Amino acid sequence: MRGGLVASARLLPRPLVRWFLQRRAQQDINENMSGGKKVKIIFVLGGPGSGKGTQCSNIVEHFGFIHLSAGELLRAEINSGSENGTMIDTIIKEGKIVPSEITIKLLQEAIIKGGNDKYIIDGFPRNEENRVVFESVINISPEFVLFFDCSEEEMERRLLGRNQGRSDDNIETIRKRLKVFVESSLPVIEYYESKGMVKKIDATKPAPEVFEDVKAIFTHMA
Ligand SMILES: Nc1ncnc2c1ncn2[C@@H]1O[C@H](COP(=O)(O)OP(=O)(O)OP(=O)(O)O)[C@@H](O)[C@H]1O
Ligand SMILES: Nc1ccn([C@H]2C[C@H](O)[C@@H](COP(=O)(O)O)O2)c(=O)n1
Ligand SMILES: [Mg+2]
Repeated sequence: MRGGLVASARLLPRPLVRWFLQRRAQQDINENMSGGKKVKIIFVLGGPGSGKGTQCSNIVEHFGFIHLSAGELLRAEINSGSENGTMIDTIIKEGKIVPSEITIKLLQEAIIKGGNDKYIIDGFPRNEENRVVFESVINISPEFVLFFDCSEEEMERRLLGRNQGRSDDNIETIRKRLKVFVESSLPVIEYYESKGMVKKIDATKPAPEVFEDVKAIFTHMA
């Protein structure tokens, strides 16, 4: 059936094909409802090194969410040797943001594969383009946005000490990522703030204290 669709797609204009594929992915996600429950998404935002990944692991352990990190999906794509891998690798080393089409496709696939009704999406949306394209393609509004607020000085200190072999954890790329966060990601947080959807956490504190604040939010939500 899908082979037949691919063959007929060659005869159609590209925007129509893209629209059709997006609709089908949306349906796939909606059909992916677990036990008849609507798929719930929470965006986890904050600067590089603010502790998003650390706290997402705690949330998974205590509250049964699936953790999707946009950065990790992109790194896996590089390591898979895909045709986009070299381009993604170059963009990440420059501290820039990968085109939304690529990241959203990876998120879409992970949501469909996840088979759960609760996802925390870490490090996404990173800019206005990410936000707008996600809205139009996935068409699920986040329950809320968890924002880890941390000083630049502390984020830089943490990243320099992370020691996980990441190609972007060097002082030159870290400074570029911090700049991109202020210029491109903060406006997205402000957008959600204007809609009353942001839950801000003081992320400069030690990790166990940060998790106490996170726990309070998720306990009230359950
Ligand atoms: N509250 C905290 N206090 C001190 N160190 C922390 C805290 N939270 C996380 N760390 C450490 O800081 C480093 C960065 O944390 P983490 O990887 O969770 O950040 P991140 O926001 O996911 O960063 P990135 O956007 O680069 O992926 C890690 O080495 C982690 O162990
Ligand atoms: N929405 C996203 C998320 C991540 N990236 C790229 C650029 C980031 O610097 C890098 C690492 O992400 P992290 O692990 O720090 O969340 O991945 C992107 O382009 N778009
Ligand atoms: Mg991370």
